[in-house]
Parts: sequence; structure tokens; C-alpha cells
Amino acid sequence: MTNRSLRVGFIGAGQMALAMARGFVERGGIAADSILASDPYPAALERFTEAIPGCYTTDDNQAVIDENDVVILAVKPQMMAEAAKSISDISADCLLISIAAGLNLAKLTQLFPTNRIIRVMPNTPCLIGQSACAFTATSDVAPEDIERTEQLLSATGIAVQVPETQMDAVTGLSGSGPAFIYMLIEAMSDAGVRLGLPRQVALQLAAQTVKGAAEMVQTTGEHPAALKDKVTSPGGTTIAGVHALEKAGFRAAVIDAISAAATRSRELGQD
Ligand SMILES: NC(=O)C1=CN([C@@H]2O[C@H](COP(=O)(O)OP(=O)(O)OC[C@H]3O[C@@H](n4cnc5c(N)ncnc54)[C@H](OP(=O)(O)O)[C@@H]3O)[C@@H](O)[C@H]2O)C=CC1
Ligand SMILES: O=C(O)[C@@H]1CCC=N1
Repeated sequence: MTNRSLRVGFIGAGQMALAMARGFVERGGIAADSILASDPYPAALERFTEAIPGCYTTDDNQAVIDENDVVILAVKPQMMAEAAKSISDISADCLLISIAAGLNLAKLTQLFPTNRIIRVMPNTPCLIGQSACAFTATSDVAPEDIERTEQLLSATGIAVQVPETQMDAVTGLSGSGPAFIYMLIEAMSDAGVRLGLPRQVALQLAAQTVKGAAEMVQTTGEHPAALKDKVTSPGGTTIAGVHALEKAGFRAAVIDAISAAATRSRELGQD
């Protein structure tokens, strides 16, 4: 199977559609002129074409379904029913991929009556080929559709298949996770500025520290606790900081943040 001629549509041309489409074009071997995105908001379409020169846009959701092999449903969960109303017919040739937080496959299949539908939770780093995506499908989805989804997602980072019961947890962890990491980077930069570093230097060091630490976890395969211990000299600087973080409830705050996001994902599915 090659992605060369795959035509990929997006219903909803917002932040996540843009990140995925650019990732597919820049890293997934999808030609820009094989991308068609729809949105009722002209400014969203303008931003989309500016970011992906050569792609096509429309305000007609049905056209996106009719003209593509794969269509990513990229509207907010609260708008999905509205978007579904604009689709009268789903061609058997079209594979649907929903990226909406919270909406389970049972609900999606009610809205979009097709047996070719897969639920994905991507994250915005797919824009630069560094996404952490998870996907789930019912047992009656064809293996070729799962393979195609995995191939498309893998072009922009990692893609793991999980049972649907784990999708809200994934949403809290890796779907929302980049926002939490940006907050960490921002807070580390603020600390640097407070201690007298120029903003740009502080930001550069903070971002590279997060990136380097993440890559250490991935490339060494060592447990993060073991890697932390290697930074922490007896009676040194790091343990003073570790103590401050423990005192402030850092781990519990992170666990609570991801749990709150997962809970919100579940709620969005019940609205
Ligand atoms: N942002 C992220 O990091 C992630 C988002 N997601 C999921 O991706 C989806 C999109 O999120 P995000 O990109 O952040 O949201 P955005 O609001 O940026 O994008 C959604 C776009 O869909 C448009 N839209 C609304 N109604 C329709 C319709 N009936 N037909 C076509 N387009 C429509 C919106 O227009 P208007 O603004 O006029 O309403 C908007 O431009 C959500 O379901 C979210 O859960 C998943 C993982 C990560
Ligand atoms: O905030 C949200 O609802 C979306 C889903 C995961 C990340 N962004």
C-alpha cells in the first residue's frame, strides 16, 4: 500500500486538522493537492491554505466525503452531530477517522452510519513529526483500514492501538499533555528569568532540557526514577529542588491534571 495517491479530507479546518495535514504533507508522503478541508469559517480555510500551499478547501462537508479515501472528522465534539447532519451519504470507499475527544465509536456510528470508522486521539506535535497518537476500532473494521490508519499516523510520530476503554486516559495524557508540558517549559523559563537569565536564553535552555530528558527516557530505556537519581548528587543542588517539588505536591498535581482531562473527555462523550 502506498500513500502517494491517497486523498485525505478534513471536516473542520482548525488547529488539529492543520497540524495533521501539514504533518501528512511534510512527512507522510501525501501531496498537498490531495488534501481537501471543509469549514464554515472562511478565516479557518484561509489559514489552512496559507499553511499548506496547493491544498483545496470548501464549505461543503459532503464534497469532502465524496472526494476522499480517508476523511478526518476534526470538529469539536460538541459540533459533531451538527457536522453529521450535513452528510447525507457516506461512500463505501471512504474511511472515516474521528479525532474528537470523548466521542465513542458507538456514538460515532450512530452519527455516521458506516462500518469504516476509526477513533484516533492525536496530539499537535504531529505538525513536526513527533506526535503520540492512539487509536481504537471495533472488531468489524477491516485489517486494511487499521493498517492504513496506522501507516498514516506513524508518518507523523508514534501510533499505538488501544482498547476503546483506554481512550479517555489517552486523551488526558497525550492528547492534552502537550499543553501541560508547555506550561512546565514556561514555568522553567520564568524561574530562569527570576534568577536573572535573559528570557530567550531561559526559554532555549528550558525547552532543550525537556527535549533532552524525554529523549533519554526513550533512547536509554531506563526508568525515569533511575535517570533522576543520576542527576541527583548527595547533598547537592538537585535534591534541594526535588524536595521543593515533593513539598509542593508536584507528582500529585500532574496526576490530578491528567485525570481531570480524562474525566472531561468522558463528560464530552456523554453530552
Ligand atoms: N487541539 C488539539 O490539541 C487536539 C484536538 N483534538 C480534537 O480535534 C477536534 C478539533 O479540535 P481543534 O482543532 O482544537 O478545534 P478548532 O476549534 O480549532 O477546529 C474545529 C474547526 O471546525 C469548524 N467547524 C465547526 N462546525 C463545523 C461543521 N459543521 N463542519 C465543518 N467544520 C466545522 C470550526 O469552525 P468554528 O470555529 O466556526 O466553529 C473550527 O474551525 C476536537 O474534536 C478535539 O477534541 C484531538 C487531539 C488534540
Ligand atoms: O482540549 C481538548 O479538548 C482537545 C482534546 C485533546 C487536546 N485538545
